[in-house]
Amino acid sequence: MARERSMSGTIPSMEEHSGNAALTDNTIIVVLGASGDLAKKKTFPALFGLYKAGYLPRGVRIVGYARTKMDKDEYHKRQVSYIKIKDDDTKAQEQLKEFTDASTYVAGSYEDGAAFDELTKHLEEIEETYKGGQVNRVFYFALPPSVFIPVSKNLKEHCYAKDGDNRIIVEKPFGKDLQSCRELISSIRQYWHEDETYRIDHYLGKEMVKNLLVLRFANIALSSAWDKNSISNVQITFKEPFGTEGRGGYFDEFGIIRDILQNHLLQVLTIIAMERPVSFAAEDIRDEKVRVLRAISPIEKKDTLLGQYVGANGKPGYRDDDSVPPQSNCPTFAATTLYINNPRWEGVPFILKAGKALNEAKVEVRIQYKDVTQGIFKDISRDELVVRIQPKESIYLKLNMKTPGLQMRAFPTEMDLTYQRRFEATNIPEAYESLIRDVMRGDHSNFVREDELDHAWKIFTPILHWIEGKDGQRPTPVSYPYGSRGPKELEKFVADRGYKRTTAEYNWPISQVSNL
Ligand SMILES: NC(=O)C1=CN([C@@H]2O[C@H](COP(=O)(O)OP(=O)(O)OC[C@H]3O[C@@H](n4cnc5c(N)ncnc54)[C@H](OP(=O)(O)O)[C@@H]3O)[C@@H](O)[C@H]2O)C=CC1
Ligand SMILES: O=C1O[C@H](COP(=O)(O)O)[C@@H](O)[C@H](O)[C@H]1O
Repeated sequence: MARERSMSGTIPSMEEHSGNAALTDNTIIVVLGASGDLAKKKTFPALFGLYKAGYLPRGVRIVGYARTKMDKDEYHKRQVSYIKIKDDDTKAQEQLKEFTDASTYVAGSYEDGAAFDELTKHLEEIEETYKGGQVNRVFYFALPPSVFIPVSKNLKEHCYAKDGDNRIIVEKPFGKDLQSCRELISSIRQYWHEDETYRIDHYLGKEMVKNLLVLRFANIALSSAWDKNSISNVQITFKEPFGTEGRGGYFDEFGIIRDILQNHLLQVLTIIAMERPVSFAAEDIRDEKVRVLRAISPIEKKDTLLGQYVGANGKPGYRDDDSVPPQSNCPTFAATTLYINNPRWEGVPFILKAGKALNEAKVEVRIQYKDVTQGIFKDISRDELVVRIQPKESIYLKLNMKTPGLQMRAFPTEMDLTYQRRFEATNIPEAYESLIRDVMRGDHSNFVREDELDHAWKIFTPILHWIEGKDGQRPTPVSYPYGSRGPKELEKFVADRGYKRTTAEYNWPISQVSNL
């Protein structure tokens, strides 16, 4: 049974965790799909970051596995290609050498049991060097979902450690709709227990997303105005300044809703909207998130705005990519509105919006409060609490203040908590570092549970089927130019859902305000 956990100023100690035990020794991490993009860009840099900080089990070994044949040097070159170390940091350079010395590679297929026997032979050779005790194996699926099922089966049948802990880390996407998700889950469940399964949504490892629980529940000043009585609308926004170049093949099959909204943004929404958990234990947190998801009705067509970028400013349009079908209707931008049918949030629109090839890189939550009673005030801006998830992590609260001077005039300003300034020289870990560390600690709180997925797909499956023409005619996304703010229809879309723009005179960080 999960023991209750609480947080007292510092991160809870390992002893406070339950469910899976912490892995402290004799552990091999096997990265499947080690030749791929995710492994190179995220998994290996995160593993090195943890290794450097002493957060991996003592004597850890890292084994890459994929079909591509590579010798040791080629593999190590790939493995370190995204790891950044300063030229004068000799300690980190030595640590990187230790890290690659602890890393080996086995080539083999994903379907063939005999290839997994070869992998096991290699693991056993390593384990012979461990001094007694149980041996643990952690399998990271840096793989396309098309091979999740055979890999789950082969790992269980050929590579499962009999005396020790086994864990799998599975990447998104977890299916394409409700039915395929259920099929995927039940197939993997034949071989792996929920306890052994860590489904990554890397947004749950981002510092500002993890901070939401503290922001909400450790601050009475905020928590007492956190409901439909005070809040008008909530926007959760993801903007990327680049298109799907080079990933068109994957993206066209999935689209922006499956890529970002159904998982990353919906996870953020659940934490913004959930009730206070009884403890920080994984099941207490996830129970509360599921309660929120269960109260959300499927998204309606009328609450959806779809866009697709076209070439502009010398940049190619979505359909200009060779790997994208020339007539593709796949949305690269989507805004959807969700309503949570519970007493706290009834009637408050939660607008999730995400787009590729926009004017900037930004992920943020914007909570807009209702108008103050007019009378002594007229046309003053609404308060807003903004949580900037990335880049430049920050939280700012936009509040009206009297402009300095002899006149009595209210003007929007902000209380600004920019992390770089407030926590100078503090390292903010990468999301994948934080999550892989959680796997080692046996902490499931920041991983997605089966029932969360089921409810998340119930919310999105009807509009996804509509977009894909399963109910008849496909909707045509509106066009927006590469590098723009998104479809021009967006302004009206958010205004229709209650969002009021701050006065045009407001400018961050300095406003020139007339006070005459
Ligand atoms: N890349 C990213 O930034 C992110 C990726 N993800 C998720 O991580 C997982 C891996 O993504 P990514 O690394 O980009 O994917 P890749 O396309 O790079 O695939 C990873 C490896 O899997 C093998 N592979 C590729 N296609 C197939 C296929 N059709 N059948 C069998 N094996 C194949 C290849 O290895 P080999 O041929 O050598 O066996 C490849 O190196 C996916 O689930 C993705 O959704 C999640 C968040 C971000
Ligand atoms: O899961 C994904 O996330 C990335 C964005 O991740 P971030 O940590 O850089 O915000 C996105 O580019 C990709 O399309 C998607 O699959």
